[in-house]
Amino acid sequence: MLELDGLTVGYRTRDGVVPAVRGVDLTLARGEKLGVAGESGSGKSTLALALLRLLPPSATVTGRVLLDGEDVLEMGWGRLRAVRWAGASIIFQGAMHSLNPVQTIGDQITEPILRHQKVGRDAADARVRELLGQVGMLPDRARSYPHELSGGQRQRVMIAMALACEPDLVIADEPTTALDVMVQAQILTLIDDLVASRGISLLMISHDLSVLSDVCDRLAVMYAGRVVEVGPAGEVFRQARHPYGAALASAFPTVGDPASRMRPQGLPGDPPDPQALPTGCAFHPRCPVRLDHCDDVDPVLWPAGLDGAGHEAACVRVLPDDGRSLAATVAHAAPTSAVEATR
Ligand SMILES: Nc1ncnc2c1ncn2[C@@H]1O[C@H](COP(=O)(O)OP(=O)(O)OP(=O)(O)O)[C@@H](O)[C@H]1O
Repeated sequence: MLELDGLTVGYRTRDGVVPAVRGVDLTLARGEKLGVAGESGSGKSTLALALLRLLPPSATVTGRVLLDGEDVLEMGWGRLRAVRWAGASIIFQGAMHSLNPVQTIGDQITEPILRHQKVGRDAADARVRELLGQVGMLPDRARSYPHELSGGQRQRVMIAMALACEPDLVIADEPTTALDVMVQAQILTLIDDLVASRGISLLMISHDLSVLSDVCDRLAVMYAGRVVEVGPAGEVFRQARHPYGAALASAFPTVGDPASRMRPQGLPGDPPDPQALPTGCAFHPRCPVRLDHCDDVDPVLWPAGLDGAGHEAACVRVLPDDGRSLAATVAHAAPTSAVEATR
C-alpha cells in the first residue's frame, strides 16, 4: 500500500543543502508493520514527515511516495488534505509538544472527525468517547486539558487522534520517547493491538531496534540518510548482515536470550555530518570490518539473506549468491554489479 521510490530530501540552509534522506526505496504491504531504525540524525523523522508532505518549506523532496498507487508528492492540496488523517496519520514524538495546550483533548480529537467524516457534533462527541475507551482512558477525560494528563495518557490521546478517521496507514515517530519503561511497554502493546485488530499498516520509527523488532514484521536500518539494511525483523535484529545493523543490534540486551548476558556494545565514533559525508560507504570510518576500498565504493542494497527471503544489505562484504565475505571475493574478483561507484 505504500511504496517509496528513490525518496530524497534535502534542507536548504545558509551553508548549503543538508542531504537528510538519500534515495530511499521501501515498500509496506497492507496490514504490515515496518520499523525504521537508526541513530539520531540518520533521517528517520525527515522520512516520516515527507510521507505526508509535512516538511518545512526549506525542504526539497524528489522521488515518489505512492500511497495506494497515488503519488503523495504530486497531489493537489485538496486531495492531500483528504489523505491526511483519513488515508494516513502520524503519531508524533513528544505528545506534550504536539497537543494544543489551550484546547481540551476532546475538542482536539473531534477536529479531524468533523473535518473528514460527514457527522454532526453529537456523533463526533460519541466517537471521541469511544476512541478514548479504546486507548484505555475514561471517556470523561475528553474534558481535560493536556497539562492535566500524564505523559502516557497524552500519548494515548495522540493514538486516539491518529485512529480517529480510520486511516489505512499509521506512522508512529518515536511514539514512546520520554516515557518510562513500564508506560512504554503499555503504549507499544496498545499500538500493536489497535493496528492489528483494524488491519492498519504501521510504519514505526525508533532509534531502539529491540523495541521495533518486538512490534514489527520487517525492519529497515538507516544510516546517513540511506537504508543500509532491510529484512524480516527477527533476522535483522539477530542476524544483521550490515556492520552498522549488527552494531545497532548489539547495543541492546535481549531479555530471555542467553546471549543477552553479554554486555551491550557501543559503537565508537559519531554519525557523519550530512554536509561532509565520507567518500564511498558513509559508514566506513566507523566500520570495524571495513576493507581497503570501502572509501571508494558506495554499495547499493543487495540480497543478503541466506535463504533469499527479502533480506538486503548495502555492504560490499555481502555477496548476492551466498553472503560470503568480500575478503574471499577480492581474491576472486568481486562482481562490480554488486556495488555502485558514486564518486
Ligand atoms: N529543518 C531542518 N533544516 C536543516 N537541517 C535539518 C532540518 N531538520 C533536520 N535536519 C537535518 O537532517 C538530518 C536528518 O534529521 P532527522 O531529524 O530526520 O533525523 P532523525 O534520524 O529523525 O533524528 P532524531 O532521532 O534525532 O529525530 C540531520 O542532519 C538534521 O540535522
